[in-house]
Amino acid sequence: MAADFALVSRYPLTKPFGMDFGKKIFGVSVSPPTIGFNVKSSATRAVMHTLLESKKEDRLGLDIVTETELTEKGFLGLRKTKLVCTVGPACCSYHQLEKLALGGMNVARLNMCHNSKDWHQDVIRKIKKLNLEKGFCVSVMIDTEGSQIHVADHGAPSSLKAEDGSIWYFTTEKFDGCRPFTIQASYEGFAQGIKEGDELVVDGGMATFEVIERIGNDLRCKCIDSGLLLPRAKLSFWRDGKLVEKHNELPTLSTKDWSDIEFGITEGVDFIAMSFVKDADAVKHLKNYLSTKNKFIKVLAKIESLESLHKLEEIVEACDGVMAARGDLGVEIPLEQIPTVQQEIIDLCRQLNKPVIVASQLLESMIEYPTPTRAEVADVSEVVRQYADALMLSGESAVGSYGEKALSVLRTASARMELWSREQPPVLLRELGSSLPDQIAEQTCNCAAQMANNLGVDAILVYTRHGQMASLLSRNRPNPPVFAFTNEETTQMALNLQWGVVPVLVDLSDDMEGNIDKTTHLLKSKGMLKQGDAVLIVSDVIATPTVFQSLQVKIYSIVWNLCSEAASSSASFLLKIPYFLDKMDGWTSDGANGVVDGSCWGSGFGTIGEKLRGLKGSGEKPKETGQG
Ligand SMILES: Nc1ncnc2c1ncn2[C@@H]1O[C@H](COP(=O)(O)OP(=O)(O)OP(=O)(O)O)[C@@H](O)[C@H]1O
Ligand SMILES: CC(=O)C(=O)O
Ligand SMILES: [K+]
Ligand SMILES: [Mg+2]
Repeated sequence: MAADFALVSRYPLTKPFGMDFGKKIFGVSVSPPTIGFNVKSSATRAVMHTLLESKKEDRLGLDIVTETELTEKGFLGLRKTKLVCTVGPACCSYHQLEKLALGGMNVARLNMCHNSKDWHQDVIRKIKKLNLEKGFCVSVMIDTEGSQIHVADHGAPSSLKAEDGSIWYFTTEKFDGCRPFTIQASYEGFAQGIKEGDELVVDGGMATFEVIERIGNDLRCKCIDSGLLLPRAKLSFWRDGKLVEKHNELPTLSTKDWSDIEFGITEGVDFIAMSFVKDADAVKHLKNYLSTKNKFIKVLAKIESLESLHKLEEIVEACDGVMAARGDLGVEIPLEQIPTVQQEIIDLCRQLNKPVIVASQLLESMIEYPTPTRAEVADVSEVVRQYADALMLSGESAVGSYGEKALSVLRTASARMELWSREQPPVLLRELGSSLPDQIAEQTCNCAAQMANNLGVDAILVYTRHGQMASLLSRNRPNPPVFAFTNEETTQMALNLQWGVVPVLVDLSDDMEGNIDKTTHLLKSKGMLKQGDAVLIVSDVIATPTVFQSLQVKIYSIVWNLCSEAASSSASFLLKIPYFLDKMDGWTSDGANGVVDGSCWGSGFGTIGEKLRGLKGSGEKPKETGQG
C-alpha cells in the first residue's frame, strides 16, 4: 500500500556486490535502501484520510487499505498474497491492531493456547470495531489448542538449560512449585508404549534425552544433546530414527477446544483452524456441527503431524482451507523434509482449490531484531513463488518488538516475487468438477484467467454468492486482481484468505446487467477504471429462471467518449451457455454482444458443447450448481 519498502539490512552493506543501486540489473529494479521501514508514506496517509472522510455509501464496499493501494498503485500493483498476523500481548491494543490493519493484515489469528477467553473476546471486538468504524476488512481466525504433548511446567519462569549427561524426570504428576530436574508433561498417557533406549526430543531438536527407565507414568532420562527447555516446549519420541506416533491416542478436539469453538461461534469469527488434524473425519465432524448450527464459519485444517501427511488428500478435500504449520511439523518430520512437504501441501491445495497459509518462523529473528536475515527473506519469497495464498506471522507479531516492520517485510518481499512470477509458465490444473455445471464454471474460470493474461486486462470482475467462482479464478493465479462482488458478508470475510481476490460487499440484484453497470460505474466514478482500461467480467447467475442460466465472460473495455457521459463498452463479447435447452437451440447467438460459439474456446468447451447437445437430446436439465 505505501511506497516501495526496501529491505534494510541490520548488517551494514560495505560493498554492494558490485551493483550500483538505482540501476536496472537483469530487469530487476534495485532501489536504494531506505533507512528503517515507513509504514505509510505521507501520500498514502492523505489518500486514507480523504477516504475515511468520504461517505460510506460512496466507498464502494471496498476496504480502505485495498482502496488506498488501488488508488496509489493501480490494478496490477495490488498485492495478491494474503497476510495473517497472530495477535498477542505485543499488538492487542486498538491502536496497535489498527497499525497492523493499515499494514495489510487480512486475517487476525488468535491462538487459543494462550491467554484467557476475556482477552480473546476483547481483541475480537476491537477488530470488529475497527472494521466498522475505520473501514477495514480484517477477518478473525481462532486456532484451537488441540491435544499435544508438551511441557506443562518446568518450574522456571523462562527457559531451563539441560546439560549433557544430566538426569531428568518427566512426569504427569501435578504439583506446585519447583522440583529440581523435574518436568511436568501435558498428557497423562505420554509415557505409554515408550521403552528404554527411545529418544525424547524437545522442540524438534532443541535438546535430546535418552529414556533410561520407565517408572509408572514417569520417565527417567539422560540428556544426550544439551539444549534449552522453553515453557510449553513440544515433546516427541523417536525409535530407530522413526517417530513414535502418539497423536492417534489423543482427541483432535478436546473439551477445551469445543468450549473455544462455542466461544468462536458466539463471537462471530470467520475461520476456525483445527490443530493436529489426523484425518478427514475430524474436519467433517466440525463442519457438520457448524452447519447444524447454521454457521458459515470456514474450517481450516492444520497440517502439523505425521498422521496428517499420511492422509493429506482426504483432509484437503474435506476442509475449507489449510495451514502448513511448520512449527509442529518440524517436530514430527526431519527438518530437511520441510521444504518438499511444504511444496507438496501448497500444490495439492491449489489443485483441489483450497486456500493455503504457510506458517511459522518466516521472520523469526524479527521477534528481537528490526531487520530479517537474508535467509528469512528468501524463505518468504519461496513461499510466494510456490503460490501459497497466505503468509502468517506468529511470535513476530504476537510477542515481538517489530511486528509492523515484519508485516512490511512480508508485503515488500511478496510484491517483488509476485511480479517476477508473472513471467513463469503456468501450471497445469487438474479437472475438479464432476457435474456438468461445475465443469462449465471451472472451464469458464480457467479460460477467463488465461484470456485475462493474454489480453493483458487490468482487472477481473466476478459476481458471486458463495465465492466459488472467485476461488476458481484465483486458483489460476491470474495476473490481474479478481474483484469479487458479493452480497454475503460471510463470503466477503472468507475470500480474504484467497490469493489475488479483493472481496467487495455490495447489494446485488438478480439483474446481472444492472449489477455490472452499477459496479463498473462505481469503479469509474472513483477514478479506478480509467480510459483505456479493460476489465474481464465473469458471472454465473440465473438471468431469468424461466429462460436459461448463463455463464458469461465479457470483456469490457473502457473508452472515453467525448460526446457521451461516461464510458462505453466496446468490443465486448459474451458467452452464454444455456442450461434450459428446451427453450434454446444449442449455443446462443446474440449479435449485439458478439456472442461467440463454444468452439472458439478450444477443446475444453467443444467437449462441454457436445455434452450440452447430448443433454438436449435426453431433455434432462442439469442440476443447479450451487456455485457462484
Ligand atoms: N494470545 C497470546 N497471549 C500471549 N502470548 C501469545 C499469544 N499468542 C501467541 N503468543 C506467544 O507467541 C508465541 C508464538 O505464537 P504461536 O501462535 O506461533 O504459538 P505456539 O505456542 O508456538 O504454538 P502453535 O502455533 O503451534 O499453536 C507463543 O509461543 C507465545 O509465546
Ligand atoms: C502454527 C502452528 O501451529 C505451528 O507451526 O505449529
Ligand atoms: K494452536
Ligand atoms: Mg502448532
